[in-house]
Amino acid sequence: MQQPWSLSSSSSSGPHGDILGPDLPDIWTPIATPPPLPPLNQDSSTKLTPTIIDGKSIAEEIRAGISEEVRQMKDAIKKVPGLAVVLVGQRMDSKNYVEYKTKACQEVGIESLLAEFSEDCPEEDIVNAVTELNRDPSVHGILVQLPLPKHMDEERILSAVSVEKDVDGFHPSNVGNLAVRGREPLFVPCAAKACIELLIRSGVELRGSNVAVVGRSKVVGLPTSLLLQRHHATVSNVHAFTRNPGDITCQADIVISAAGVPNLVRRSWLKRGSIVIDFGTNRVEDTDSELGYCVTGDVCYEEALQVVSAITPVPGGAGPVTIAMLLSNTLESAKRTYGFN
Ligand SMILES: Nc1nc(=O)c2c([nH]1)NC[C@@H]1CN(c3ccc(C(=O)N[C@@H](CCC(=O)O)C(=O)O)cc3)C=[N+]21
Repeated sequence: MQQPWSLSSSSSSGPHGDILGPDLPDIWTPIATPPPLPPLNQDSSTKLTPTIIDGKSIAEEIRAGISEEVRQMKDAIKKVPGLAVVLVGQRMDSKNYVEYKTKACQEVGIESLLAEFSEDCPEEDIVNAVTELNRDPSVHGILVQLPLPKHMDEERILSAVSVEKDVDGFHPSNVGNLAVRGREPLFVPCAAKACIELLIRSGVELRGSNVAVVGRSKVVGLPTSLLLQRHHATVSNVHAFTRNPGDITCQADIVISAAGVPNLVRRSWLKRGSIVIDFGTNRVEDTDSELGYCVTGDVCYEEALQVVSAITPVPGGAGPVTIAMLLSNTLESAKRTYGFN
């Protein structure tokens, strides 16, 4: 007889039956032009002057440190760190991000290598290329630019990257070790590291603070939630299925947004005096701009400025620091390989 608690084995899901829950995509409902808000009734004596967290110059500082370490390594052992980027398909945004990454490598003296594949190439070719890069001693970091074309098995390709070269920190073993206190992942995802770096450099106390993370992606939301917990923050993670996410975010001391939806985070979602880190990099049509688009975050920036105590702008906030962390992971990997300290 079927026990009420026994797992159904008839479902199409794997060996765990339904226990892992269905894999549903996070689809947020975007608001193109947010309706205007009534003016805030705060008198000028209580008016906040928010700090604009300058990610661009923080990233420059971090790169300067990395540059120096790369030079020392080169002088001492005649080796430099190497990063391989795997790019599949022709997405313009991906091509741009990869370009930022290779340019940043060049700036600090990290060797970079680009492996490009067409959208319709066999998945096998990518797995084989990754396997070769795993064996290449001049490569210390391998990054598979996401998203991959829909028809490809992302998990298979990401799992092919050697744990020792997984500078994105997306390998199951690195994600798993990040999730459990006391375990040490070889690499922590760049965005999560960038988030902590931005907050600590801004003098924010994480221990015991209430943080709301908007989004649960592998690249930003999930690893950032995990890393914040390791810093003893109380983390609430809201996502596309959360009812009234604003009711949760408006209680947070710190809001981290990584939903990929312009204007998602409104003034009403934010507590007065809160701190906002915006990982959104959304391209929105802008006929006034030469490119025909402009880049905006997930947060209604002008609205947020009326209530927050500190915020990262987009561009020039979390993005450049995330890229600096990729360089840092690549350097750490090379140092580990050569036992160089
Ligand atoms: N395997 C993998 N690893 C990643 O780290 C990864 C990825 N796939 N896929 C896509 C996302 C996105 N991402 C960005 C990093 C920096 C900026 C950045 O520096 N943006 C600039 C300018 C933005 C612009 O003008 O386009 C800024 O915010 O100032 C943007 C986006 C990394 N990602």
